[in-house]
Amino acid sequence: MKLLVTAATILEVQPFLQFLDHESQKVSAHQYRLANCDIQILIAGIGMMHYAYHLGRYLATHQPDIALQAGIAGTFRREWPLGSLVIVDREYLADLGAEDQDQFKDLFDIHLWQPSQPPFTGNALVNTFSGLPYLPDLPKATSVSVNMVSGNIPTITRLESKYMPDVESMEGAAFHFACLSEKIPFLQLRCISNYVEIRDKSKWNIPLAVKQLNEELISTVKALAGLS
Ligand SMILES: O=C(O)c1cccc(C(=O)CC[C@H]2O[C@@H](n3cnc4c(=O)[nH]cnc43)[C@H](O)[C@@H]2O)c1
Repeated sequence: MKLLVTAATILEVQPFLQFLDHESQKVSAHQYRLANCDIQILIAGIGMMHYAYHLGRYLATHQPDIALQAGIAGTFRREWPLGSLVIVDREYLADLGAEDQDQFKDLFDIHLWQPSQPPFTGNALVNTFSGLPYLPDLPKATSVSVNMVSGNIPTITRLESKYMPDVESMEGAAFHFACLSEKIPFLQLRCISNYVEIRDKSKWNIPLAVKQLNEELISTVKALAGLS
């Protein structure tokens, strides 16, 4: 099985790379062999532009059987502790559109995109998880992808009322769009590093989120490789 593991930054998957260095055969700088799995690592960069370019360039010459995106995220859900894990099943592009006085209109609202034009389901990029031989037992989450991390009350309120999101990232929609377009079974795994709130970086817990994310990533990849 050919498995693509992709992340925005190397920081987010460093413990997973250390696991591969110890437990698998290193084939080349970004390629490993673990049991029945060829694992390719793609660090695609922060934000949708970098992610779409690097992932699109990769998929032009490779056909993975499964693609996995691992990353940290902010959450709108105050009841979720930092370090919680989710699988994103629904992605919205939440800051691509037009301002109209104090209103934000996305590309569906202004009729530049049509609902359910491929690969969208309605206005969302939805993962049905079909074709995946293994699905971790984790809560499913709705996500918004943004170019600017949300950090003021009007923006947060607008996102909550328009999309009812659980989490926010800067790359998820690019990943869903590419995998749906190429018909590659995929999984977006996110761990909560912060609440979506008025910006205060001292409240983020990136080390905890990276630790939890990588423990789950290792067990998911082991399950896909037939090791558990
Ligand atoms: O220092 C900063 O201002 C800063 C702002 C955003 C992200 C970072 C990172 O170091 C993490 C990069 C990565 O994390 C995802 N992420 C995490 N929390 C959020 C969020 O609340 N809203 C959007 N994205 C978030 C994102 O996918 C980035 O790739 C530092």
